Amino acid sequence: MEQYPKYRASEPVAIENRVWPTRRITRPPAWVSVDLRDGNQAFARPMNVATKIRYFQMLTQIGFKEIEVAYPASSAEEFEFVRRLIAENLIPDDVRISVLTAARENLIARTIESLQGVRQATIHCYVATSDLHREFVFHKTEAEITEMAVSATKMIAEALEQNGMRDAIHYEFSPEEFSDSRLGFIVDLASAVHDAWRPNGKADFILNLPATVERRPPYEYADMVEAFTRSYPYMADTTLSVHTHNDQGGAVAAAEMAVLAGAERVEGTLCGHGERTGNMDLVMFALNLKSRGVDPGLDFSNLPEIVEFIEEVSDIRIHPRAPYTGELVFTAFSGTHQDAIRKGMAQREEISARFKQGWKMPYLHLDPADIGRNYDGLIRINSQSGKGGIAYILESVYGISIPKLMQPVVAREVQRAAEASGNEVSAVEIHRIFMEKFVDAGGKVRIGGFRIQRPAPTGVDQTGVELELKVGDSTYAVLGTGSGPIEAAVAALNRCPALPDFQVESYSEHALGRGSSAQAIAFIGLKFEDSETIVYGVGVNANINLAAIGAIAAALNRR
Ligand SMILES: CC(=O)SCCNC(=O)CCNC(=O)[C@H](O)C(C)(C)COP(=O)(O)OP(=O)(O)OC[C@H]1O[C@@H](n2cnc3c(N)ncnc32)[C@H](O)[C@@H]1OP(=O)(O)O
Ligand SMILES: CC(C)C(=O)C(=O)O
Repeated sequence: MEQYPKYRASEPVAIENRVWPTRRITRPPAWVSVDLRDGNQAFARPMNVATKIRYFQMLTQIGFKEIEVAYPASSAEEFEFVRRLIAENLIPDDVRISVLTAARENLIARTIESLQGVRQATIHCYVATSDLHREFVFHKTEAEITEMAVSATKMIAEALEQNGMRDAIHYEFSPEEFSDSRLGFIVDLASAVHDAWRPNGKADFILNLPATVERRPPYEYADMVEAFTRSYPYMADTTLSVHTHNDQGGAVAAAEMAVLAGAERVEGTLCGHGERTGNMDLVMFALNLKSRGVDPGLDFSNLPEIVEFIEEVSDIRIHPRAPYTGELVFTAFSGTHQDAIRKGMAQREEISARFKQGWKMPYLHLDPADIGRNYDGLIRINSQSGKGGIAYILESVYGISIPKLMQPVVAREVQRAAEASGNEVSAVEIHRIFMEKFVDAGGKVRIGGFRIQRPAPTGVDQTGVELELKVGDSTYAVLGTGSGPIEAAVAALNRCPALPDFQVESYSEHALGRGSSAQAIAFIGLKFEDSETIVYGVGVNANINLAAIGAIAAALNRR
């Protein structure tokens, strides 16, 4: 046998002066959820009727107006589901369900039977049109495939007519593997199907152009869609729809580009469930639009709940980095990202004013709050993290604002713990390290008593402080004066013969918590005569003076 290369690039579509790349999406396409059909057919354990009803209700709450609900002729359960939706009046007035069938008489009859009594619905019929399918699956010529599609369409139209259902039911046709089919053939076949259906308006006839398997890049798919719109003569009474799969990871891109190329309606599933690598992810497309200022008309403000439900019913965990739906998509572990997010979050209003938009943030293209996420997980700490991230955690979770110059010192202690464990360091652990290393620093200096003398022996505008302290096993009583209690305490400690001389390089304090249980936290940086290094200590106490003295003692112990 002749040797061929194993793979070949798809044949690009001949198109000149394409316009789709110059367009922008300024309003959402009509969204169609095929979760309950294409998504469901790809689950190892398809959903049962009760679960499908819950899923359907969730889809309507999100705002879907078109929902493909089943392949009713495939199983008793699928049939029953459609019957229950109709019989139990579960379909909101403004929602149109659709059902799928192959172009086979027995399947069509059963499909129509499933829709008895429905207020409005779409019957969706498909026939594969690629040379691959045509020659090796169906063993049919193009004319025979066209005949198959046309006769199925007529069969459906006639059966609906006979059952008095023609006005309630619209028609969707999909040339399966459109993106691997010969364009001229699809135009002719689609025209013939259109003529067989004889639509009474745009909403009555949907032509869906599937990339059943993603065999060509998204831009070639868009070229195909635009080229199709140029040669297909019935655009005026046809709703052009697309349905993309994700075999090369480009399903969302392909659908977006196809919308630029003329598609008005897109089919997909939440979280992209579906055959093989899945269908086009509706959450992704819709929220991409939102992030560009286009209201998608779908409500994902409780996305975590939606994801939890989908994980439960599909028994498939969402990848933590899946756009929008993943647990980690708003989390930064790395230092420079954390630093920028922290600074950005602190200057939200200034950024808004500068860029004239409500949300623009380093490393976060969408406000997590818009999809039901909070800011707690924005920054998480491991050995790749920096001082900014650690300061953010202590501030956002514990209300502790570490002074800027002290941040690298705190970060070094946390970094040591992260390197030792090789793991993420939780907020609780960061707080524990901070308290252990900077507040309860241990060591030989213990303040036993503190008394303020006012006025001080040295003058009325001075404060005196008497301190009792232990240094190792020895006890000292020292007196110092200064312009305030902290200066006086420093002077007193500098008189203690067991302690080295030091001076205060930096001092700050703030309240910790609110109301009657509020405490003060004091941060001090000490410089000792024998070193250039600043040693930091922190004190926490309901009394601000004791917090400051505690901070000095902690720094002395950390030396
Ligand atoms: C791209 C898509 O996702 S299309 C939707 C796919 N979804 C499903 O298939 C889920 C539901 N399907 C089913 O339950 C079953 O396949 C049924 C009930 C529809 C049919 O079952 P069976 O009669 O056992 O046939 P089977 O599943 O093996 O399908 C293969 C037959 O369908 C034919 N076929 C495939 N596509 C079509 C079509 N669009 N129109 C008509 N016939 C078709 C094949 O040529 C083959 O025919 P053959 O038996 O004459 O060789
Ligand atoms: C039935 C069609 C639309 C389909 O699911 C596909 O081609 O992927």
